[in-house]
Amino acid sequence: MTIAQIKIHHFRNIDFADITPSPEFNFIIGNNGSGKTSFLEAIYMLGHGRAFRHQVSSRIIQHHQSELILFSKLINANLQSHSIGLSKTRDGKNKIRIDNDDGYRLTDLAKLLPLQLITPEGFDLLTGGPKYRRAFIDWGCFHHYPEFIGLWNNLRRLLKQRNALLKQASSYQQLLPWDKELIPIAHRVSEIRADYLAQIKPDIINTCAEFLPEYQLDCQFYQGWNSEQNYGELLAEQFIRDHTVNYTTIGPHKAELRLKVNNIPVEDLFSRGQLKLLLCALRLAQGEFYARHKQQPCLYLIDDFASELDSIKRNLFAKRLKSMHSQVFITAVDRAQINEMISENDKIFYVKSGTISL
Ligand SMILES: Nc1ncnc2c1ncn2[C@@H]1O[C@H](COP(=O)(O)OP(=O)(O)OP(=O)(O)O)[C@@H](O)[C@H]1O
Repeated sequence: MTIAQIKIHHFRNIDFADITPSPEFNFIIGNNGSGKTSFLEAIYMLGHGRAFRHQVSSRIIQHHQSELILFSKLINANLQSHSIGLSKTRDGKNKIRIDNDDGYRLTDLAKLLPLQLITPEGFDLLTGGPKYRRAFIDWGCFHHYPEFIGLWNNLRRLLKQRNALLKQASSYQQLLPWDKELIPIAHRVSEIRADYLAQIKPDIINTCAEFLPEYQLDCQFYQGWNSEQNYGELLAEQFIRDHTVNYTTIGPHKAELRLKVNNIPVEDLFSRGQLKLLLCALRLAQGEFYARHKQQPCLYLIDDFASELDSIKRNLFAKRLKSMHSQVFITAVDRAQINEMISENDKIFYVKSGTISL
């Protein structure tokens, strides 16, 4: 899927923009605070219903405006087009339109606009808590296994109810009706995650070997409880502890993807530049896997690309993105940082005080 047109109204310092991007690389150049990241955030928001740096919608809506509006025309690999629109008001209400119809949900947008994001905040994938790596796995599960989102929503609902019940329960028996529903869903969610990771693992290992040839990455999936033990029996065994903390301490919501080299977690071993390379390699592997299975690439949003990467690695990354035929949006403060990556069909946009022009 590529963005053929995007219109942005009242998004941070962008009052209005109407952009026709290149289906290949788009470079967004401007000084600090000019609005480059805001432009990427607007695209991200169209695919996720939220910005990647800001959770509070009132902070994304332009000062003195009551709502932000985003609109985009998308074209897929079969040249079918879709129009998508999203508006957000200060009280956090989203309105989604797809092909001029209301009543869609954020997951419908996410399916239409698969995005990979590489930003300075994206280091959380490697240095933050397990939830960031679960989000990485679940991105793939969401796009490749249609049943996953329904299972995940049920799992979340059940865990919420179970945790609320844990506070009052005096014996494990009271939790049994919930666990009867929870256990098969937990197993299926874990099976899907394990299957996705088993399939994508060769891509991850090979891409990492190309970006960091001196290291051999090991990536292990932990499903959230000991796989040699019965989940139902473990839930029963954990009752006293879970009751004390009012929280279900084992399950798919505790899953983790452990990334190590020579048994050392990558965040303890790698330099910042190496972490960025690994981040790029993981996102690239995931995007390439998606493109291969869906016969169309996903979009890449890359903020502050030049920082921490040397020009050899920048070019390697750009070459892989180009061979995937992805539409890419890259920000930079200086044209010199991206000069060597520019090809014939690429576009360069300049951003000045929220105004975006060619
Ligand atoms: N709600 C808002 N309304 C208007 N302007 C805003 C709002 N929120 C933030 N801004 C301003 O938007 C500007 C653009 O920020 P943005 O993060 O997009 O800049 P940038 O070009 O990516 O900068 P850098 O290169 O420093 O990362 C900032 O100057 C900020 O003060």
